[in-house]
Amino acid sequence: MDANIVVLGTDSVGKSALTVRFLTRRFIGEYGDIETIYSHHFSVDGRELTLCIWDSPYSQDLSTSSSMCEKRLQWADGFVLVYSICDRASFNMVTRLIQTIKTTKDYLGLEKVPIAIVGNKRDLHHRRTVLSEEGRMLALASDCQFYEVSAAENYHSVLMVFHGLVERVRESRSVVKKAAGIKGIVKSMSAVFARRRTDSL
Ligand SMILES: Nc1nc2c(ncn2[C@@H]2O[C@H](COP(=O)(O)OP(=O)(O)OP(=O)(O)O)[C@@H](O)[C@H]2O)c(=O)[nH]1
Repeated sequence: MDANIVVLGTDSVGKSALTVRFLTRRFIGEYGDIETIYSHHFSVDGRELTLCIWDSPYSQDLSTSSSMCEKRLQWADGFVLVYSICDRASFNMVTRLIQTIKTTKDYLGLEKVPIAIVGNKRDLHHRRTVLSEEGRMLALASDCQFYEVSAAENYHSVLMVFHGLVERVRESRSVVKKAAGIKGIVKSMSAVFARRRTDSL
């Protein structure tokens, strides 16, 4: 299975730290401002996967320009929306990004896209300004997954984010396939009945 994942959030919330931690298991501390699409092969439960992860530095346009969002939506099978638990504005931006993604998706007539909301920098809990409950409530209200992680201190929590999202992508693909299958059956049955009706005339 192949899946494309877009990582978004305001500046310095740890988008690159999360991505690099998942890809290399390492936290290197400082990351450049380069827009990158990484490709990563791995296996989960005996299944081979290729993930392409689009990590882009924060841009003001993201929450306002629909063309920025359209480009990513057309490419993405899933989103990781990151905020820092120490930065209220970054959490507010995640709320706005969910709205922009949903509106743009409806406008383009695309299927529902899985989203993981990630509160990063859990190791800095003494500087916390966003409660876990707020993240959890936002996820519940917007039908997203929710995680609190520390890219700096915990590889496993980061792994769970990407594995969880891949699982949701897989599920949403099988729902689309099933719906297409049912549509196909209904179509062929209608064709048979229509033929019978014309035969009997
Ligand atoms: N304490 C702590 N610091 C972190 C964590 N994750 C990232 N950082 C630090 O936060 C800073 C920003 O991390 P980046 O990964 O560059 O953030 P970004 O969201 O990619 O930032 P932009 O590229 O500017 O959009 C760096 O100094 C990281 O070392 C974390 O879990 N805990």
